[in-house]
Amino acid sequence: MTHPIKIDYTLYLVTDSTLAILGPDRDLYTVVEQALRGGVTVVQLREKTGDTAELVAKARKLHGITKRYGVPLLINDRVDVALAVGCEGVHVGQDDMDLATVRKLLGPDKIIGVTASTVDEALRACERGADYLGIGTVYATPTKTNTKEIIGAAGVREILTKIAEAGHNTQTVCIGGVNELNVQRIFHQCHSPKKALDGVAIVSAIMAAPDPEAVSKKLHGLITSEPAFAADLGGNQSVADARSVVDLVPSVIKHVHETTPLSHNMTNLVVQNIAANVALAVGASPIMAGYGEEAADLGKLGGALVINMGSVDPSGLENYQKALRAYNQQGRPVVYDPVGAGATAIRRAAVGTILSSGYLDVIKGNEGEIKTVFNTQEQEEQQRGVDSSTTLDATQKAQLVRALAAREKNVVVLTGKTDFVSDGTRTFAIDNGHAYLGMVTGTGCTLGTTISAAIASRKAGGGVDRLVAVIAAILHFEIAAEIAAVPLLIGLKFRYSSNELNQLGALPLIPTTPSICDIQEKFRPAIHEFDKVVLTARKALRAATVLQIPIFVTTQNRARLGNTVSELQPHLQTAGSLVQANLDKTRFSMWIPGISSHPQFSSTSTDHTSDVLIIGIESHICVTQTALDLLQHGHRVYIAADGVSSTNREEVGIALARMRHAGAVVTSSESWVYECMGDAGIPEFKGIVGVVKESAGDTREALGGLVGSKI
Ligand SMILES: Nc1ncnc2c1ncn2[C@@H]1O[C@H](COP(=O)(O)OP(=O)(O)OP(=O)(O)O)[C@@H](O)[C@H]1O
Ligand SMILES: Cc1ncsc1CCO
Repeated sequence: MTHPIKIDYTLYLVTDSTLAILGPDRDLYTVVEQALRGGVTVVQLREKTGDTAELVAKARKLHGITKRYGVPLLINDRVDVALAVGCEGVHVGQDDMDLATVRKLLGPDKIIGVTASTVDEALRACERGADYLGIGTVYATPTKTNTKEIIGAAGVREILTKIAEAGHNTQTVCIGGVNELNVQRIFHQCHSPKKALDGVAIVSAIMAAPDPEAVSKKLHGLITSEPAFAADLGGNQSVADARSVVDLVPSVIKHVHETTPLSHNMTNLVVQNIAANVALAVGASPIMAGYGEEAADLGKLGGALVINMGSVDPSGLENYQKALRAYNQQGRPVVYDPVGAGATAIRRAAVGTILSSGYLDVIKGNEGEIKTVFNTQEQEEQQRGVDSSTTLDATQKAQLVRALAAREKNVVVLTGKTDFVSDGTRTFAIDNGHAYLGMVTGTGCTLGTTISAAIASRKAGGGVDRLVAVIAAILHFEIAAEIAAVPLLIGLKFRYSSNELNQLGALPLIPTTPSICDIQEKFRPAIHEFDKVVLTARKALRAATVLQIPIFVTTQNRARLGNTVSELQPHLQTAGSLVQANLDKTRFSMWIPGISSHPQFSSTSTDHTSDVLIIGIESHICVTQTALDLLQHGHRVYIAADGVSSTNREEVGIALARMRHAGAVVTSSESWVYECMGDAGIPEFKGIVGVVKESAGDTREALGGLVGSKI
C-alpha cells in the first residue's frame, strides 16, 4: 500500500533527548523547532524511556509545533501514542509489532515506516504495505554500534536495486552516521540506477548541533544540490574500446605538461623525494604537504590530492581525513593509495576510516591492497571468491576492480605485471611496464602521483573522462619505465618527443645506427683479417639501407691512407642520403664536428639517446675512442665483434674487454640486424632476410676469422 499523500522525506529528523546528545541545557521542543526552521521535512519522536502518559504529553506538544510547519510527526514504535495524539504515523523496527496489525490499528491514511537492514527485510516490508523504509545502518554511530547492521553505502544500494526490481515504489531514507560531511557522498554512492533515496534520516548531527537551524539548512542545501565532486565525472569522451582510449593518451600527457597541475601529496617517508621528482617529470607541480589544515587552501589551486597511507599514524590519519573533506568540498580529485592495507589491524581500520570520510576519485593499489579495500565495509556475500584464493587470476582481478569501482562509483587500479583498471563499467588490462618496477620500492606510489597529475589536469567540461586520464597516466609511467629500463631504472624517461607521443601505445623499436670507422685502402695489408671486416661492413650497409637507418662514415687522413675501400663504395652509393656523414678526420675518434653536432646525437635537437653500432678499425684506437666518446655523451654503443679488427690480433680482445667495461655492448652483426627489425611482421623483413641469406657465407667467414678466439 502506498500512502496517498507523497511525503517529502528529504531531511528526516529523528529525535534523541538523551543527555549525551541533547545536552543538559536544551529542551527537545526548542531544538526540533529550530531544526524545522532550518528545513527539516519529517520528524520522528524517538524516546526509549518514560511512561506512556509522559510520552503522549511530549508527542502532543511536539505535534503542535510540527503542525505549524506543515511537517509530519511520526512516533517510534508506539502505535498507541500515535493514536492518542492523532499525529501522522509511526516508525516500527523489525522486532516491533507486525505490520498488518499496525495498519489495522492506524487505518489506511497514516504513515507507516519500517527499518530494513537486509534485502529480505526490505522486500517483506514493501509487500506488507510500508509507506517508506528506513534503510541502515549506513555507518556506525555512538548509538548504533551493532556491526551486523552496518551495511555501508553498498548495502543501501543493493536494497534499493532489489526493491525496484521487485516493482515496489516504496519511498526510502537511509539512516546511520549521516552528517554534513558525508551526506552528499552517501547520496551519491547509495544511488542505484534503478531507484534513488528519497532522503536521509539524521539524529545527532542535528540534535547535538550547537545551532540546529543552521545545520539543518546546510544539510538541506547539500542534499538538494549537486555535489562538487560529482561534477563532470563522465566527461564527454566516454570511449569504450582500447584503441580509442590509446588514441586519446598523447593529448592527456601533453595537457599535463601544458597545465602543470598541482599534485598535493600526503605520502610516506620512503617516496617523498622521488614522488616530487616524478611529479615534476610528468609536468606537474608537486607539494608534499601532510598537514590537513593546509588542504583548504591547497584544494583551491586546481590540483589533485594523493593520500598514500604508507607511513600511517594517528595524526596522519586525521590529516588525511581533513584534506579529503577539503578536496571533496572543492570538487577536486583525490587518489587513494592504501599502501600495506592488509598488513596490520591498524591499516585495515584506517581503510575503513578513509572510505567513510569522503569520496575517492581513484583507488590504486596492488592486489593485496585492493582486496583489502574491497573487503572493508563489505558484507559476507561479496567476500566470497575473493578471500578464497591468495592470488587472483586475470579474470578475477578484472572482476575485483570492476566490482570495487562500481561500489565506490570511481576508478580502481590494481597494479602488478599486468594492471587492471575499471570505472565499474569499462575494464581494461594494461600489459606495459618493466619487471624492474616490481623490484624498486615506491614505484606504485609514484604511479599514484602520476595519476593525480593526469586527473587534475582534465579539462572541465570538454575533457577526457577520468578513466581515460588514469589509463594515460599508467601508460605514461610504464612506457617511460620500459624505455629507461635498459640503462638504469632511476633515469625514468618522462619527456617524449612529439613523434614519440604520437606513437605511444605502439612504440617502434629505435634502430641502431651503424657507423663505419676508417675502413680504408691503406689498411688492407696491415690489419688482421681486414677482408672480414669489409664483409661485415658490407652486410651492415645493405641491412641499414633496407631498414632506412642513417649511416655515418669516416676516414682517417684520407689523402695519406686512402678512401673507404672500393668494395663498400657501391653500397654507400645505394644508401644515398641515408649516409648522413662521410667525413675525413685526424682525430682518432669519430666524435668530430659534423657527427657530434648531427641531430642524431646532439642533445639539444633530440631528447633521446641514440643507439650506435660501430664497425671498423682499429679496434683499440679509433673504434675504442669513438665508443668512449659516444658513451660519455649518453648514447648506447654496440660493437660488432665480427666487424672490428687491429693490426695485431691480440689488441682486439683487449679493446673489446675495455669497451664492454665502459658500457658498450659487444654483439655480432647478425644479432644487430635482427634487433633492428624486432619483429618478423615488419614490411622490411623479406628484404632483410634476402641480405642475411646472401651474406650467409660472409657471416660465417667473418665470425670464423675475427671472433673465434676473442670472445
Ligand atoms: N613484473 C612487472 N612487469 C611489468 N610491470 C610491473 C611489474 N611489476 C610491477 N610493475 C609495474 O610497477 C608499477 C607499480 O606496481 P606494483 O604492483 O609493484 O606496486 P606496489 O607494490 O604498490 O609498489 P610500491 O608499494 O613499492 O610503491 C605499476 O606500474 C606496475 O604495472
Ligand atoms: C617501503 C615502504 N614502507 C612504507 S611505504 C613504503 C614504500 C612502498 O610502498
